[in-house]
Amino acid sequence: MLLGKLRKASEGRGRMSGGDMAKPLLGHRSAEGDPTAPAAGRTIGVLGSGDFARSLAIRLVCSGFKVVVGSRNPKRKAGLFPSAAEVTFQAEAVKKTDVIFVAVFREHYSTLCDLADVLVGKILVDVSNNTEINHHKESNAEYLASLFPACTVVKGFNVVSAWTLQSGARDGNKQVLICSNNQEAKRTIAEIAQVMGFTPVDMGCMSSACEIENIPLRLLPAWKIPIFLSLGLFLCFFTYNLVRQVIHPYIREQKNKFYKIPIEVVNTTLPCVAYVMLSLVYLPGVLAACLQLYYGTKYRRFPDWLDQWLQHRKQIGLLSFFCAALHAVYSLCLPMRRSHRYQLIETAVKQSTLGFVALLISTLHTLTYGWSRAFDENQYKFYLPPTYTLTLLVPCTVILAKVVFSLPCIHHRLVRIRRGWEKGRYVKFVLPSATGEYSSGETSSHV
Ligand SMILES: Cc1cc2nc3c(=O)[nH]c(=O)nc-3n(C[C@H](O)[C@H](O)[C@H](O)COP(=O)(O)OP(=O)(O)OC[C@H]3O[C@@H](n4cnc5c(N)ncnc54)[C@H](O)[C@@H]3O)c2cc1C
Ligand SMILES: NC(=O)C1=CN([C@@H]2O[C@H](COP(=O)(O)OP(=O)(O)OC[C@H]3O[C@@H](n4cnc5c(N)ncnc54)[C@H](OP(=O)(O)O)[C@@H]3O)[C@@H](O)[C@H]2O)C=CC1
Ligand code: HEM
Ligand SMILES: [Cu+2]
Ligand SMILES: [Fe+3]
Repeated sequence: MLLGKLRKASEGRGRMSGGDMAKPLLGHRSAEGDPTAPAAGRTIGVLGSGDFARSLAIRLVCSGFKVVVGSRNPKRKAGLFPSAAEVTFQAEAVKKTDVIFVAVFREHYSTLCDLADVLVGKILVDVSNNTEINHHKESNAEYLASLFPACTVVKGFNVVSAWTLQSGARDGNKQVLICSNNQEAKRTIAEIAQVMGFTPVDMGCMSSACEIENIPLRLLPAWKIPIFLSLGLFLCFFTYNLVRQVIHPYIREQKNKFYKIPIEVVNTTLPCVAYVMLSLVYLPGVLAACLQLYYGTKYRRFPDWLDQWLQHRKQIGLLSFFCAALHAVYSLCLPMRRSHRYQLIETAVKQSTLGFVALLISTLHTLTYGWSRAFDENQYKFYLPPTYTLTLLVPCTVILAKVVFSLPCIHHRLVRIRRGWEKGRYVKFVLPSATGEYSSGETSSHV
């Protein structure tokens, strides 16, 4: 109940102006005296006086905690912190509390060793990040625990930027990933995170600290593969178009068509990338359906590469639309030479709300655009077919497969499989063996 009040009060802080952040929301109750006192009102220590320490102190004060900051140079740093926070020497600070956030870089942990005696039995919260993934053989939190074996180390708050701490969890990610070998300490820090307006996520024991420290270093993890895929496709199609549209006329007809590169070559490359990427959104679904029909079950895990592909379809789809949009802008800027294509494309833009419909219409657009050129032998430079004929391969395969799967006999079987029906009379749960491979399911149960 009180937690709810605290949370309402801390929500209320959204209305507080920056300056009010210095005053705590709630009257202090000495946490030490009253064991039932809520997490807030408790004294929290912060070692370090940098960006993170400062934002953390502000957020703690504004959530009703008492804050004592330990700095090597308290006099100089005191002015940076809210008046409600006490800024003193490190040794003084750690004596006043049993929960201490270590807001210094890993390379400076060793300078805290002089505090080992006063830190005995305390909870140290390791908030540190690295500059590269798996930069050290052990995580910063495990390193801190090795320096202070008489303390309990909890990993947490490192995925929260100093800015989110200060501006409040509402616009940044609210999750605070926490791990520790000590359940009690983990619960304490989780409660503090909650009172601060964050959502604690228990990531288990200290062995997950490495993973937690790598998270902030992973740039948009779900976009890496799709971006590399689109860049790779762009490079291939650009080279192919360059050979056909610029190098061929230069060698065979001594004509200089280099002017075509920035517009025409790019504008025949972008749609090809868009078109093939769009078909790659639906190809994994087709492969998945083939596997499900072949095995006659949906309980068999897909191979990892297919599972990964299925999970990146959204990003592939959005990148495809991005390339198509660029192509459309390019094309609309080009003097519209072939008006009939313009009408068709206009309808394309109107209707392509759904990804698959866009694929159908783009196929129509590409076929209409290129039909006349496909059989014109001048279009074959160095015997290379016109680019768009290459782009038609994957989309037409996907569309053809989708047509086959929509045949009643196959569609009916696929729907039953996806509703859990099994070809064999028993459900074969393929479980990972100790080495992580999926052996053919020994364990099976009759349904
Ligand atoms: C602009 C754009 C935006 C898009 N945004 C999204 C989006 O926000 N979210 C999204 O999901 N897709 C998005 N997509 C991709 C696409 O629209 C969907 O993925 C769509 O569901 C694909 O349908 P499908 O028929 O190919 O395959 P599905 O019918 O989705 O899948 C085929 C079969 O595989 C199974 N399956 C699917 N994934 C897995 C898996 N990981 N493990 C095991 N089985 C699996 C399904 O249950 C089904 O049986 C977007 C596409 C575009 C072009
Ligand atoms: N900035 C951010 O957004 C985030 C930071 N973090 C982590 O928080 C920690 C602190 O980061 P941040 O506040 O940005 O860094 P700062 O450099 O701003 O602050 C680090 C603090 O460490 C102390 N310090 C600096 N040099 C030494 C030294 N040679 N010996 C001992 N103490 C030293 C100083 O405090 P004093 O002089 O008072 O002793 C200094 O204020 C890092 O581990 C970082 O990975 C995690 C998530 C986000
Ligand atoms: C407003 C939307 C669009 C407009 C105005 C448009 C216009 C054009 C034009 C003018 C061309 C001829 C380019 C040239 O020869 O220089 C073209 C080609 C092409 N377009 Fe589009 N287009 C649009 C959308 C799309 C979309 C959504 C796709 C696919 C996702 C697509 C795929 C293609 C393909 C594959 C080619 C053939 C490129 C080649 O190999 O020459 N277009 N389009
Ligand atoms: Cu290092
Ligand atoms: Fe979506």
